[in-house]
Amino acid sequence: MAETEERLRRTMMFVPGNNPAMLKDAGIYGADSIMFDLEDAVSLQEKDAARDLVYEALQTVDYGNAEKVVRVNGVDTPFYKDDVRAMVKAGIDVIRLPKTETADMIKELVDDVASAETEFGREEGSTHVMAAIESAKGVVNANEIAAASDRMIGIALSAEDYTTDMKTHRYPDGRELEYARNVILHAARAAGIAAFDTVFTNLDDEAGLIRETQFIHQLGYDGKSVINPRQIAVINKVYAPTKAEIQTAQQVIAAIEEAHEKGSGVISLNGQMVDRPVALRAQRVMNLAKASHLVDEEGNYVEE
Ligand SMILES: CC(=O)SCCNC(=O)CCNC(=O)[C@H](O)C(C)(C)COP(=O)(O)OP(=O)(O)OC[C@H]1O[C@@H](n2cnc3c(N)ncnc32)[C@H](O)[C@@H]1OP(=O)(O)O
Ligand SMILES: O=C([O-])CC(=O)C(=O)O
Ligand SMILES: [Mg+2]
Repeated sequence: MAETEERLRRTMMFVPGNNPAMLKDAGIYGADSIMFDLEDAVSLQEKDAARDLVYEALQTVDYGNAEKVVRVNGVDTPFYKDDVRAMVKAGIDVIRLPKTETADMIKELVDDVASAETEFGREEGSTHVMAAIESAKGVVNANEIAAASDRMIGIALSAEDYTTDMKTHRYPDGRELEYARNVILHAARAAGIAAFDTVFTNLDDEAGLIRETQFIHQLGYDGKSVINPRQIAVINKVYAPTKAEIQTAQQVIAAIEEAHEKGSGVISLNGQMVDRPVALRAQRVMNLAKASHLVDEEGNYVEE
């Protein structure tokens, strides 16, 4: 996909599927993706009711341009098949499979999604999937999981379950997640799909959320899973380019266009070499600037 057409996924917000008020208002907070949860936010007694509620919300609530994702129950649960059928019937954009440990789990999901698309007359291939990696086995198999299907749009680290599996817990400096974060990011990039960092669960520690987001942004992650609307603006701010970055990106794009007109792929800008990777990075900065409403349609900087 061309860099300019890339969908931004800075924030993917969990919305408990059994909470009608949250389901109704989930679209108003500006999350790039809204993730209806049928898994761990919903107790066993409420699984069927939550599925019905989310189905109903998808028919009646306007979620605007947000991507609609559902976290179904895992493939080894009694709820999984009904979850997948109902969500495909409802026209969900993406199904997120929790606790993914092998590429075969994704292949099973994709087969079930394809059958449901046929059963409910939905366009073949219109339902995308993604994997949450929540265990050592999932991390070890991340490359195969990421490349398991052309329906895959991304893989996510799920650090609450992952640290439990690793017999540790989450620390403020996040060093226990170093290996998994790097493996998951590389697996995603090698497969050409998105990489999502895990939730930050201390809602009162805004400085901690900023630190963690700056770190995963620096690594190259597309965004984070979030649990609360308050976290959206904080994360978007970290992802928003500065005025200087936007101006440099505009100069880079103009310089590379000038180079192309002269039949060259490389040009000098203020003593710096500009070529294709530099131009692609500049295009991504402009993409983020537009999403952050920092430039208008013509690309002019909008003062806050
Ligand atoms: C390890 C895992 O699996 S994580 C994924 C599973 N967990 C979840 O899905 C939890 C999602 N988050 C939540 O349920 C809540 O944010 C909590 C329980 C953590 C905190 O709840 P609160 O203390 O009520 O949050 P807060 O006071 O900030 O809520 C402000 C408003 O945002 C709404 N809101 C809070 N979280 C969400 C959410 N995730 N989705 C939609 N709306 C939300 C509240 O309903 C409230 O709306 P109101 O002002 O109209 O009453
Ligand atoms: O996907 C996430 O970040 C939330 C989750 O299930 C976990 O951390 O285990
Ligand atoms: Mg989990």
